[in-house]
Amino acid sequence: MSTTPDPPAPAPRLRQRRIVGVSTKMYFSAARTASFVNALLTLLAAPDAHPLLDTIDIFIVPDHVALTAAVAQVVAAGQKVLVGAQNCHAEDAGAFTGEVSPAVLAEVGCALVELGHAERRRLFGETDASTAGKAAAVVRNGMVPLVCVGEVTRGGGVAVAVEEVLGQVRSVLEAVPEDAEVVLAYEPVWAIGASEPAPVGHVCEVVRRVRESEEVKGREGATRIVYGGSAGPGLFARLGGEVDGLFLGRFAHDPGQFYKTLCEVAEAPRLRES
Ligand SMILES: O=C[C@H](O)COP(=O)(O)O
Repeated sequence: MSTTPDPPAPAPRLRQRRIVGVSTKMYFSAARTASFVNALLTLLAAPDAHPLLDTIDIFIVPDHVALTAAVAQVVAAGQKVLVGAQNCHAEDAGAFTGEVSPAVLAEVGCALVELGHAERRRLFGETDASTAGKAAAVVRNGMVPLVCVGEVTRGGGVAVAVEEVLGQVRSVLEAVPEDAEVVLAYEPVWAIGASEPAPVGHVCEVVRRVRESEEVKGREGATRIVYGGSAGPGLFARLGGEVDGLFLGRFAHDPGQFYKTLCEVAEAPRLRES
């Protein structure tokens, strides 16, 4: 009879580090962005700041003009807050008047670039293909693409939403290296700029199916999925740990509300993957 002990069961893998951020879209003046960043950094540095905030990634996405000042504020404060851009061009340099180079964004300390937001798709004609090209450029320049995906129409149900979202996800993931880190922001278009977020059950089921999809599951690179669309304080706990964080807009444009949401995400119980 063999005395060889059974190999120990693999330790349950902790879910990825949570990530929470806010976009100011085009709502803020430069002065308001500076004041917002200053207030946030003050809250994060306070002696009574939530001790678990170190366990999450925090980012802010100001407009392009305010971005370098925001980076300077973060660096001066010595805080680990990531600064992102709201868009970029797919080429690093050239005759593209009015566009923003991903190489320059990286040069000035930008850490991630938001791509394919519903407003860019609807108002500026961006497509899955153009978003994919930009994602490749962002990765090539050492930054993380924060790719917005989401179904346009409400009422189609989970299966329809997943199909639409996976098409958007697939084109981006095919354009970046297998080991590239990517953050997907699931933002149902109909829930953006609304009075309340999409129903929790819908969000959880769509995110769960996207996470379990062939496109995402087998990837070598970290692929975090956050929720955005009228998100604010009180939402994350209701999502039951199904998402890796939140991408906020209007309901976090007050630094106190953003900080409150950060604390909620940091202290929510950690689920483990089976
Ligand atoms: O960029 C953020 C999302 O589009 C959500 O914006 P919102 O919370 O103002 O709807």
